[in-house]
Amino acid sequence: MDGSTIYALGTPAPTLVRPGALAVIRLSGPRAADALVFLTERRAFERGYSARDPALPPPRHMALRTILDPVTGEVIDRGLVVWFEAPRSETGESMAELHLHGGRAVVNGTLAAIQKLGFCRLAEPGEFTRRAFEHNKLDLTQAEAIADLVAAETDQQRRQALQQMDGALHRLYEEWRTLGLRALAHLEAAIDFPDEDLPVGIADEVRTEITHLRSEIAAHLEDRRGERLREGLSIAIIGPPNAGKSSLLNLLAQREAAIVSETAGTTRDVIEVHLDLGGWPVVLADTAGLRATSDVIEQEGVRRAQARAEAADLRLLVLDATTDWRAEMTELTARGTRWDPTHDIVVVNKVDVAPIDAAPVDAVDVVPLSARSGSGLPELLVRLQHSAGLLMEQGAGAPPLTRVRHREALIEAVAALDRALHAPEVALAAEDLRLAMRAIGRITGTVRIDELLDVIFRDFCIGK
Ligand SMILES: Nc1nc2c(ncn2[C@@H]2O[C@H](COP(=O)(O)OP(=O)(O)OP(=O)(O)O)[C@@H](O)[C@H]2O)c(=O)[nH]1
Ligand SMILES: [K+]
Ligand SMILES: [Mg+2]
Repeated sequence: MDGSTIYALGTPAPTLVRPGALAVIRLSGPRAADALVFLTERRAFERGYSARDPALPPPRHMALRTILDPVTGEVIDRGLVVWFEAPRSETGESMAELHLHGGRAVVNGTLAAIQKLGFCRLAEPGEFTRRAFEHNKLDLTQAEAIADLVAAETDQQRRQALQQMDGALHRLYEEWRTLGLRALAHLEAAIDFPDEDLPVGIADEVRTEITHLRSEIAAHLEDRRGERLREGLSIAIIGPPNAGKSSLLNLLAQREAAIVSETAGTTRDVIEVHLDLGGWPVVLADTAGLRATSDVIEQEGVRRAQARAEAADLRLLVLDATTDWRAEMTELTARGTRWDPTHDIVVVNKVDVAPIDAAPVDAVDVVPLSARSGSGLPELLVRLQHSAGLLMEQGAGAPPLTRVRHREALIEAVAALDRALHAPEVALAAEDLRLAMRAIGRITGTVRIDELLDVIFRDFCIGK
């Protein structure tokens, strides 16, 4: 990190067709206060200092100011400004904010005025958050949570991001590191003072500590809810050709996302739509009808359908009420290796032309539906939300794992702990335990790896 003063527009860039009502420009760095004075006090820039007392508003208080071109003195806008004195700011540095009118000329004029000061540069993506990390305002899991909060599309995603931003994962991972470091200290004592009168059975005690830590991490790895919530619950619509799978996808998406036709074998590719299902983010996939066929392209479609059905978190089996759907259902649910009656759902479609008796079949509930008229849709949505809840709802317990990056580090940690538990010598066990702690430290950033930081912060938008 250099000692420069950075600036960026924090709100979306206004365009001709979409100007904003307001725009916020932020500055962070040692000269943020100078910049604010020079942009708001006439002739201060040419003098090189402020003549007014106080030229700066009191820290953390909004003040109405005229925004000026520091060189020509031309008025650019009138807006609210705030100054944050280091270290009491988001980045931990001196910061200034300009709350402007949101038109293009105002925003571009102000950005150009800041550039004219000659001591500020445009921020890189994520640079504000990175500076906050460098000044220990947050750890990496919290920085990632900010990106998640900005990207959150549903209420449940927002809640999870907020919990992580509050440090729920940070605390959990730091607690594990503390446990591991304590065990390591015990091991190192055994190495350094092998013949001193250490309590007998210390090896067993350390073994118990490591085993406990390992099982906590393993349980955390088992829990997929956090990742599902970040990425969206994957639901696959599957079933025989012409059952109305694409019609159902379109009904749920409320648009003609997939082609519907009376020709069996219409859908070949997997077609995805993103939905908000009562707060749960969902990726709903329409797939090719499952049947034996000699058409090679359709065969590929069926292969993709089966792969998606296998990989999905939840399956929605759509059957055609005008056919022998009971036999079809028994066959498909028995054949499907991943059919799980606790959350997978059977829909019997086209009940507008062939009403059915909705009693459970072989103890499996079926949902009667007409994708054409929409009857049965409210019941299906209730079932879907219930299933999504079962798969994603978070208990009151530990916060869930949310990212592949964390998962990979924790898998590495568990492998190292396993090696430590089976190490033939105390010194080797200590080395593996150290590796496990480094892997966990990488998640929070306690163990710094600069290339990793570059990758994490690059994904942010400019101005964050
Ligand atoms: N009467 C009636 N017809 C329906 C209903 N839903 C779909 N259809 C008709 O059934 C035919 C097949 O619908 P699709 O949605 O293309 O069925 P699909 O399961 O996606 O078919 P494939 O992609 O070929 O496997 C079309 O002619 C639809 O208009 C319904 O609820 N009632
Ligand atoms: K069809
Ligand atoms: Mg289709």
